[in-house]
Amino acid sequence: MEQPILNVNTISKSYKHNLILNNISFELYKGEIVALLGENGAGKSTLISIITHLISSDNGQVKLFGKNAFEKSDRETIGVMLQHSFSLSKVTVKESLMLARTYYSNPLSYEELIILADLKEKEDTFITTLSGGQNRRLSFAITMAGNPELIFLDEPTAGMDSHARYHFWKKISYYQKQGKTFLITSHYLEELEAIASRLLILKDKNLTFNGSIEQLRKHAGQTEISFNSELPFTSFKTFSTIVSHSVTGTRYHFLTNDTNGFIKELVPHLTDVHNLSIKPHSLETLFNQLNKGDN
Ligand SMILES: Nc1ncnc2c1ncn2[C@@H]1O[C@H](COP(=O)(O)OP(=O)(O)OP(=O)(O)O)[C@@H](O)[C@H]1O
Repeated sequence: MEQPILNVNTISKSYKHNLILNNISFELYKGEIVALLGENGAGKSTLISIITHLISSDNGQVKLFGKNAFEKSDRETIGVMLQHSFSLSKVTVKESLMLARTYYSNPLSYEELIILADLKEKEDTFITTLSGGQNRRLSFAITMAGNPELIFLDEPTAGMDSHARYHFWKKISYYQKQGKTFLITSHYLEELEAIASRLLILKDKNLTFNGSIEQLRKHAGQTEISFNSELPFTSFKTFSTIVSHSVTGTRYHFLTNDTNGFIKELVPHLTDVHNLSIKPHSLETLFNQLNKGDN
């Protein structure tokens, strides 16, 4: 059986007796893109910092590439992009990428990195004058400078416009096809829904979900059915197939695990139902539902 490239085993962490992470365990396999989700303050950045040996945990072990000890050479095989971009004054985009390359024995070429950052026209610009989104793109290129195998990205697309985000995810997909592995936190859940093969959800200090989006859908309700109707909610509330519901004006939204069963129950009312929409439950809605604890 394939060996994981990362084992996180019963990691716990407190800050000043305040427990942040409780017995977190999971594995990553080569070529996966895994999304790490959780509300603000859930402990995502703390977990990434522990895995990448930037801070220590109180309990548990992290095994990278099958080894318990974190060795100097592991700096070559992992890439870490933290939330806060760095800013050295009087250093240009080109100089920062060239500098990053010098830390590694087998770096990506400068040409690949400047294309990755999409900053060719800005290569002689001081990095302190870059916009927030441009700075994130530069940080990503610096993260990839050493041609790492396993990459941790903490809110990588924060501040990027939609065009930059689109190209960013295309690049992630390109590197995944080369066998690279990613653990990514983001608040743009819809984007991760399209690209992540697996989700990890941190809630109330614990890892409450570790599985595919399809498994999450089964866990939390599969389909979202919405329509407009002048009928009162009492006309629908007895449906046995409803998992949860909400109403905005005259538009009803229902979640169900049994789409066919719901439609059968809706048939007697169809003449009073308009603009019917049936779609898979989005990750965003599932995630909010799970975080509210009403799944
Ligand atoms: N050095 C520290 N000292 C004390 N508390 C800390 C420290 N670092 C983080 N925390 C606290 O630990 C908790 C988890 O923080 P963390 O940054 O890991 O969350 P997060 O899930 O990454 O949040 P966000 O989505 O907002 O980035 C927060 O309550 C934070 O205030």
